[in-house]
Amino acid sequence: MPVTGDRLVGLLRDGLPAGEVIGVALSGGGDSTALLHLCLAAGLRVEAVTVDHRLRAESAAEAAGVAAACAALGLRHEVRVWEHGALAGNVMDAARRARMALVADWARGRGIGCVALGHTRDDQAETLLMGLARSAGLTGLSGMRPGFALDGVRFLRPLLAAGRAELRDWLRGRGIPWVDDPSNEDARYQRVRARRALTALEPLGITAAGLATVAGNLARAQAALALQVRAAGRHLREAAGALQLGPEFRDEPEEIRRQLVLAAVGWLAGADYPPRAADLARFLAAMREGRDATLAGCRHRRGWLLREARALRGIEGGLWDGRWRVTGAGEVRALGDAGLRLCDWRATGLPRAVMAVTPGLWQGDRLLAAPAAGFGAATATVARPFHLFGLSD
Ligand SMILES: Nc1ncnc2c1ncn2[C@@H]1O[C@H](COP(=O)(O)OP(=O)(O)OP(=O)(O)O)[C@@H](O)[C@H]1O
Repeated sequence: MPVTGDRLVGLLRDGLPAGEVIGVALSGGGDSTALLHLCLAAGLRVEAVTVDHRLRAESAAEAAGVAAACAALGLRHEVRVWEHGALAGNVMDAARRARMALVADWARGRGIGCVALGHTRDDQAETLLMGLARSAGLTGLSGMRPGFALDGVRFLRPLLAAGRAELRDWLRGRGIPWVDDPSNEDARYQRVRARRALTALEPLGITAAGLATVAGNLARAQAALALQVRAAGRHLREAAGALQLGPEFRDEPEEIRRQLVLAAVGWLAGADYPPRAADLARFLAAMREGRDATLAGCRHRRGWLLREARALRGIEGGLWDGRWRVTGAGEVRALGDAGLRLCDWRATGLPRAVMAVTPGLWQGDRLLAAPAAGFGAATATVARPFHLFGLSD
């Protein structure tokens, strides 16, 4: 069904909370310019932010142009600059992460709880194609979520049911200009190639709208599966920051075991990216056969999933290894073999390997406390228990 102007405005009314100021992430491109003007047409109160990525010579002038357009509308607008040195690796991914952090920081500073992004069903279709290209599983093929939280800010995508062309038609009909980012035509980027492939798929009846529907179907299937994964989480018993696999674990369907282990690895190691599918498959096979194996800073050993000793980090953001809240005097380091020799860890009934990667409080070579072993005056708890971690979506 074509999306008419009224329906577009309706998407905004349905998709964004009324009665609070909405932050609009405004690149100045067609999608987010339409987002801004549709918000205004829907009677929402908005402020806007533009991130200048400093990746192209013209970016500062373009951001200034967006600022001028907002000023002409009487809207409060800010430009946030991504300060970076020389970049290597996946620049687009780094830019996206930096952008989201800058936008979230802006929103918090302005007391704005909800920020709208201009993703459309075309973005959704391209995301699905890109997932196919990396042979993704259900989660990777479920498309972008309509909303998510980051750094205490709620991000919403109210235009996921709208087409890019329809948004541009709506803008043209009102004489509202926008600026196309030249990198949207740069075939070095996979997203641009995915967009072009969509045109090639049309004779087969595969359209952006159809693919967005498929992504929605898969997202519903994944949401149902997530409930099963969460329920199966009871087969993993948390103790001393590790997880013991109950005997029922091996009877769970393969996909449920796979998603549970993925969640367990995320909880143990807190990595930004999930492990590669082939590495995860190898790890799962080892678990099934009862063999020791490692994956992304984690380890399987005799029916336990635990942190790999050599992957342990120091204190970050107040937490040891990114997840332990430790109180007490002394330097926090893993117990390791040396620490185990200095306390009575056997009384815990837990395996030696599990206890070795729990925190100890040290003064030089002197062990002051080993909280997980009940030795000394200190406490250590994992900040977020496993049953609350990553199993809900
Ligand atoms: N430089 C930026 N500053 C602020 N928000 C941005 C910026 N770039 C992207 N966004 C936000 O993220 C959304 C998706 O980004 P993406 O790069 O996929 O944009 P796009 O599809 O080119 O959209 P647009 O046509 O609005 O640029 C945009 O619609 C916008 O809300």
